[in-house]
Amino acid sequence: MKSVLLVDDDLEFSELACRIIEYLDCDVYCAASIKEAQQWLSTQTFDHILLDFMLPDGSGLHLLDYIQSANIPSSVTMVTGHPSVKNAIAELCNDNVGHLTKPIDADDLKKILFTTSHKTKVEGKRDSKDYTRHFGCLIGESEAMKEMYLMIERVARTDANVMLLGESGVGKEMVAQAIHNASNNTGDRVSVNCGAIPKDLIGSELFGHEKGAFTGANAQKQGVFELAKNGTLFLDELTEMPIDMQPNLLRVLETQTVTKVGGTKSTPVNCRVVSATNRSVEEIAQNKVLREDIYFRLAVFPITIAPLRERKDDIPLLAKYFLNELNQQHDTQITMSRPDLDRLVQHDWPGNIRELKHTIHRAYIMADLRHKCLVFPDTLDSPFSRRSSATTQADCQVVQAQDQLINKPDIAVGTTIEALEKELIYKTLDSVDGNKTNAAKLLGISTKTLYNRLNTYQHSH
Ligand SMILES: Nc1ncnc2c1ncn2[C@@H]1O[C@H](COP(=O)(O)OP(=O)(O)OP(=O)(O)O)[C@@H](O)[C@H]1O
Repeated sequence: MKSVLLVDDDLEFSELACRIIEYLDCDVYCAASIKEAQQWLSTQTFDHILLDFMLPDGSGLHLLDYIQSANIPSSVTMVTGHPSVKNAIAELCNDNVGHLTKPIDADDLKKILFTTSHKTKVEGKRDSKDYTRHFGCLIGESEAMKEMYLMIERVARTDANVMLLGESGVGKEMVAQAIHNASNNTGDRVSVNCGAIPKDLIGSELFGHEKGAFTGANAQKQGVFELAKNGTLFLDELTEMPIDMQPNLLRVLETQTVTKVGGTKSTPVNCRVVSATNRSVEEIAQNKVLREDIYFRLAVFPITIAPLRERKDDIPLLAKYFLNELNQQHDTQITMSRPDLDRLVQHDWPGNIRELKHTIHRAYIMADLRHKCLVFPDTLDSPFSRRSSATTQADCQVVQAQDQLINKPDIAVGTTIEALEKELIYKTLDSVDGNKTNAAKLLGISTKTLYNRLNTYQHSH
């Protein structure tokens, strides 16, 4: 006899579902919250778990994450009654997790519980492909990611505004999606790129407009705050919104209402704002790119996402994940060699996960079809590698020195490599006030080599 755990706080639905499940000759156990479900799961195994999306103590996705992380070998089906989350759930559910929409009938349940289809099978924490999608979208098991998952889980339960800080390509938009997935919000996630809103359309974009409010306003339009009602508004590139446009945003945040351009009726705002920026908090404060009052309203809960070079443990996992996605899309079985994987781990990835994803894609396009393996270019460096690894001020200075030298228009044809090298060494030394240890580090040579070179130059005088 199959055993089923039904996790749902809707008593009426649970009662009906239990009757059908029993009629189908299965044992059924009920839990009305994540906590109760975890108690059952700690003492018993189930063939199947039917999981409601919205539970009183969090999203069903939390429990899904727990089931996968704890390696619980049950089939899982997400159940939702809310039409607005139906599509989102369908998207989140993959080969390993099934989904059902309420109202359900005996045939639906029979199909779900007795089908041999792999659609509803969760193969433990890590499926055969070796990764777990946290909150339905995030890949990564490094300490930095685990800490962030905890923050996402905690903040998702509240309605606090979140500010995501991190370099380009670290996954800020993905984390915004994860917060939305993990919350109990029933509305949509709406994104807006703050750096790309034309100045004369800022009001219309944020608050919406009434028909005829201005030339070209041929129909009524909802603003992003209204579109994100009961959901999440993702303000990408927040600090790129010109300072003179920011009072518009402040007005909504202060009054918690919006009035359409050309309208008179104000509508209450009811959404969580998740904002993102590539700039550091220090830079935001120093360069005054964001009004302080907006910062404090939006950065109630700031989350800094670590660059990929600081969580190298995630590189193999992400690389395999991106390769798997491509293999699945194109029905291929391309693999990656161990040395290539090691090279990926050693690289610094200044463009972070986006750059890694594109590198895998490129290597997939170039794949050797006879040996079924990825083909990577000789160097993984992008034009941005050198610059972005220059993190300290001294690094920047030496890059400038090197740039000046490299772009120097008056390098005479026939200038020797030795002469150029000498000039580069002296310029680098100048840029770090003669500190030989720093200069050697920046030049990528040992201090001993630097002393040797300087000695040679002195003796050649
Ligand atoms: N943890 C992750 N797991 C899987 N894919 C990820 C993860 N983080 C990022 N990605 C992928 O990497 C790419 C870049 O992510 P995203 O657009 O979220 O970065 P971002 O920080 O918002 O970048 P930008 O600041 O340039 O807008 C996307 O294709 C995204 O799907």
